[in-house]
Amino acid sequence: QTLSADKIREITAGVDKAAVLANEAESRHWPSHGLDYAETRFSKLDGITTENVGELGLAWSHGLNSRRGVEATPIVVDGVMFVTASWSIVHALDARSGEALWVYDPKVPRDYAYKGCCDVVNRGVALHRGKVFVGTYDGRLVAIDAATGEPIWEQDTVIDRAKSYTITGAPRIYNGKVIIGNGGAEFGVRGYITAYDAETGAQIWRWFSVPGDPAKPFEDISMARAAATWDPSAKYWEAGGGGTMWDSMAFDPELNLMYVGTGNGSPWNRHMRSPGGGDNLYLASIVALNPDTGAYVWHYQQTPGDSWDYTSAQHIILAELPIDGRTRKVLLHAPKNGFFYVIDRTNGEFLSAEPFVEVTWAEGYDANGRPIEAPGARAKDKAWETIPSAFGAHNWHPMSFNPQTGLVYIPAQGVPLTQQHDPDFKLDTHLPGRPHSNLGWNLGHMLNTVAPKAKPFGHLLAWDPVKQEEAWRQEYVSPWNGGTLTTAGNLVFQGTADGRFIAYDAGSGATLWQTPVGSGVVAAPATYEVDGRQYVSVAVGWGGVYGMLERATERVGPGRIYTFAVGAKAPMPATVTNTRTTLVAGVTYDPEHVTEGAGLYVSNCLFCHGVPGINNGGNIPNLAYSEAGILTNAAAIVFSDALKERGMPNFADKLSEDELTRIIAFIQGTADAVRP
Ligand SMILES: O=C(O)c1cc(C(=O)O)c2c(n1)C(=O)C(=O)c1cc(C(=O)O)[nH]c1-2
Ligand SMILES: [Ca+2]
Repeated sequence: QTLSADKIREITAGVDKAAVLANEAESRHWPSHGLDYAETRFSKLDGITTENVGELGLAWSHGLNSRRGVEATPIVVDGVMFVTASWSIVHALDARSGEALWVYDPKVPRDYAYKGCCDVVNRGVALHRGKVFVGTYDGRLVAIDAATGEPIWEQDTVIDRAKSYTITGAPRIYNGKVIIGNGGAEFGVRGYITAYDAETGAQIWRWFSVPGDPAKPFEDISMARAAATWDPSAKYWEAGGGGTMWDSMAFDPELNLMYVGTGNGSPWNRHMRSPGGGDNLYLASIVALNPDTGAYVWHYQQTPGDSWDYTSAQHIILAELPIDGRTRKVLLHAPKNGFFYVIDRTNGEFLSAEPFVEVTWAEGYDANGRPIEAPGARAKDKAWETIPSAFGAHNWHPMSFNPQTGLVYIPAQGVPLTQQHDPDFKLDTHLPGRPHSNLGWNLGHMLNTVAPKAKPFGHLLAWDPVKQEEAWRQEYVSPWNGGTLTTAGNLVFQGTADGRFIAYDAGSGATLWQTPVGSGVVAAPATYEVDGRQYVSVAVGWGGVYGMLERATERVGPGRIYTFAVGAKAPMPATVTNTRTTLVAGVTYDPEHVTEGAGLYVSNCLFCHGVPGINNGGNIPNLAYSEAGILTNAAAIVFSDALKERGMPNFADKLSEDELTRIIAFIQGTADAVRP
């Protein structure tokens, strides 16, 4: 039966702080992004177990009309589901049948894609007292009527429209406030996080993560302290500084503290940003804030003076763990830099950090919680192969913590990247579209300045946070696998880059069930109960920053949400196969243009189209697999609005015809070089 607007209104009106807390007893619903305020993604439902998981079948699937990355965790309450797809579009569905209730499209201008680093993705909505909240890729926060999909209020979160601010993260609701940060630290921005009144949309507080122009008054005492850790000689505030809080938050209602992970430096290269060194607070840190006032309470910096895009914006989990003979309230974190951290969340005290993948930038942490950096890792005079790379040992893909096994399930990976100091980089020429954008590094992933020591890999890692060691792992053919879910049925669920959805035994790691799902998976699953039956849903759609560049499956279906239940028998939808598999040939070019074309390609094309000729492309065409005619007539696309609706900007004011000729030489030249 279709859910009426009145029924949806009645169901969603009851979702508030008390309801989210009450849900912790049984996890019948999935009312907030990480399931609970602690963001454990551990469901107490045990209708699906290691015994019956083999009988899982498709209950329903629903197309999301989305050709780019789908990163959202669905929110589900009493059979009403809200999930987002690319371009921040919200879908309301009946979780019993998959039937569409409404669709809300915030109409993000499609050429805004060029202002973001990492695909036009969205990680989901928040729900509170009859309203659904979504952050849009172009930086707005919108409150929508949960019953009808009509917008109620909208706020522009962007402080400076000349800069490249985006939103990809899911808002969180703490104490009746909608809290959202922004992305953009690859393009020169200053990070901040803002709280709005859920009812009215009025702004309540804003906390900046890095200092602004020291000639102006500091916003608060935390900024005065931070400024002392930056060298002002390069005028970091003009480049922005970075520290964007683009994804993770968690909330401890007893301590009344919220936690947020801050991002990388902007530009990446500290030699450029703060030439005299310094920790550059509060980059790459966990920060505790008062959720009612935004006041800074404590911080722990994981990567002092970040120079590697080692954002700490990855998923935060709160747990109680026995440490040295007593139970402590801890915060668990596995950020990009490859170390697994256990921190006392009452005061920020460092408890431990151990590498969970191969790490080259640091040898470990001292007793005070400071990393012991590897000599040469800052690549001043010599290129450095950094592992993990900017793709992260673990990126935004949520992990989960099962208190029954005591294990954290991490979508882990190793993707090397060579960074080389770029002496020609100038802060005042760091605008998007300039060579090397706002990074300040030559990136050898692209230019192959140093041969990689390691091949990219991905695995599901079951990590014991008390012993700080691996319990088990499952290897994958590719990095960039989906987020995880764990349940009281002793299960772990994960989608993979090669297009499967898998259930494992949470204790042993044995594979118990799997199904193909038509596309690579990056999002995390959710589970919930409707009419006494447990369902597991996962939104599928290959994408995100690595997903734009490379793919591990020939299946390229559009975004879709799948819902599984024991004994369900709906037929799986048809899949789509990638047909772009032939390297381009026959485009004439001047070989002298190839090297220059490479630099232009990196700063203008790489972030979306990937490395020509590698792995035949992700969810955006790899241009080395084009028809020759596309390259010879490229000007008709590049200097027009022809593909604007798909996110390809008009480059008329960004590139000259001569520059385009060089880019095409690079694409055809690379295709010729990699052809077997
Ligand atoms: O520095 C930033 O502001 C920022 C923002 C985002 C984002 O908003 O998606 C990503 C990153 N950085 C980033 O470094 C990164 O690896 C990344 C991956 C993804 C993704 O959705 O796949 N987003 C982002
Ligand atoms: Ca970043």
